This record gives sequence, C-alpha cells and structure tokens, in this order.
Amino acid sequence: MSFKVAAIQMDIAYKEPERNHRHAGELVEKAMQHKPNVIVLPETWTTGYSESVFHEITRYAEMESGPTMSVLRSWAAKYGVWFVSGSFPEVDGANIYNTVFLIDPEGNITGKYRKMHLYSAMDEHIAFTNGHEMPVWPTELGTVGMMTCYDIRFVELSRTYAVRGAEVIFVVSNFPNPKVNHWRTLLQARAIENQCYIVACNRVGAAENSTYFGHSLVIDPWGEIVAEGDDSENVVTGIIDLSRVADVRKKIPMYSDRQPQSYPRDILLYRR
Ligand SMILES: NC(=O)CCC(=O)C(=O)O
Repeated sequence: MSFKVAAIQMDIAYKEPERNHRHAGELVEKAMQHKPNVIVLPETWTTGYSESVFHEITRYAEMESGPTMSVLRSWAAKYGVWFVSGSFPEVDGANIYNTVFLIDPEGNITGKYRKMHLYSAMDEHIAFTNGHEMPVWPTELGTVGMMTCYDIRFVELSRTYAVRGAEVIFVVSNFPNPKVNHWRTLLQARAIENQCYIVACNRVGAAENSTYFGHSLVIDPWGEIVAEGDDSENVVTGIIDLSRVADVRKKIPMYSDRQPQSYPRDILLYRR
C-alpha cells in the first residue's frame, strides 16, 4: 500500500489568524495539484510561535469546534484528503494545549495529539498545559502517530508510538534557524531507530526574534531522505510505501531483539 503526502511549508503571518486561514486555503489548493492523499500543515500556523504569542495565548485559543477546525474539516471534505492539521492553541475547560488533529477525507476528527514536551527555553510552558497521551491510530494510511516540534528530541515519545505499532509518524514544527542539522539528524535518527516513516512539516519565514528554515522532510524507515524542501514557501511531496516498513523490520529485527526486561524502569522517572 502506498500513498502521497504533501507538507505545506507555509510562511505564517504573525498573530493574524484570519489572514493565515486565507493563505493556508490558497496553499491547500496548490497542494491539491499534486493529488496527495494527506496534507500536513506546520505548528502554530494560525499565529506563529513566540514568547509574545505565548504571553497573550488566551486571545488566540480556540475550541475544537472553533473557526480553525471548521476550515480544516471543510477542506478535508471538499478535497477528499486526510489532514494532519498542524497545531493551534486548543482551549478545553481551564487548559490550553498546543494541539494537532488528524482529520479524515470526510472531514471527521479521527484523533488529536496535545504537545507533550513544551519548549521552556521560549516560555511555551507558560502558555500551554502539557499533553500526556501518546495515541496511535490505525487508518488506511497505516498506523500513525504525531509529534510536535521539540518532541523530536525525546526518544521516549517516538519509541512509544513505534512499540504501539506506528508505521508513519507525522511531525508539525516551527523549528528555527540555525538548527537545521539538529532537525535533519534527529528526524533521521527517529526514522532509523524506530524503522518507520517520518513526515515532518516545518514553516518558513519569520516571527518576532526567529527565522525558520523550512526543509520539510519525508524520511523512509531506512533513514533515506525521500523528499526535502528548501527554505522557500512551498509544497513538499513524497510517496510513502508501507511495505518498506515491513521489509526493513524483517531485515534488522530490532523489535524482537529489544530487551525491555533489562531496561531500568527508574530511568523513565529520573529527572536531573
Ligand atoms: N517549536 C518548538 O518546539 C521549538 C523547538 C526548538 O526550537 C528546538 O530546538 O527543539
């Protein structure tokens, strides 16, 4: 089974959700020229990502039933494609999360992932509550999991997804300059160590004190780069061939060679 992904490495108008909705709509139309099965948007694509956004996050937070999900669900149904929604500030009761949704081609919500690791170096933890669930979803795209930007530095999350059966991990990001070597190296490592596809969408452009390099990536379970963007606003496409996952896992049987009974439990709870 194979399918096409399209990562929209969008330039985000800083703190202008309505303008970003309009612009993303144009880019989705452009992405559809490639006839993808799934479209991926970047992290915090309604506002941009900065300390200043975080300090006034309640202005931008929306419910799951709010305008951003309405447009995303309408695009999914209109074009008949899956969406990895990119993230936006999702309010639920007293909490606000940095949330990404998986939307099916009828516009239904299949699942959501609330960013677990918040980037305290930029005060992200002041705005958002940490997510604590690590779901995977069996879909016609294979079994999928999701990560958001800083999450790629934490092997525990991708490994949990892999052990739960993930064949494809989608990543939505606002990963800034000058860290393109971290981005590519970490993502290739996550693909190789978990023997799964990684589809990672990063924004381009600037917000407050940061600039963003794009370089959205599709990486196969052998760690080979199937597609990579440059630093311009663009749609990056690649083919996912799920039989590659089974082939690589058969060639090097890491999952059956794991020794979980020997891995110390306390390492999971250890904090420095
Ligand atoms: N949006 C983010 O999570 C930023 C993460 C980041 O910059 C990093 O170096 O990691």
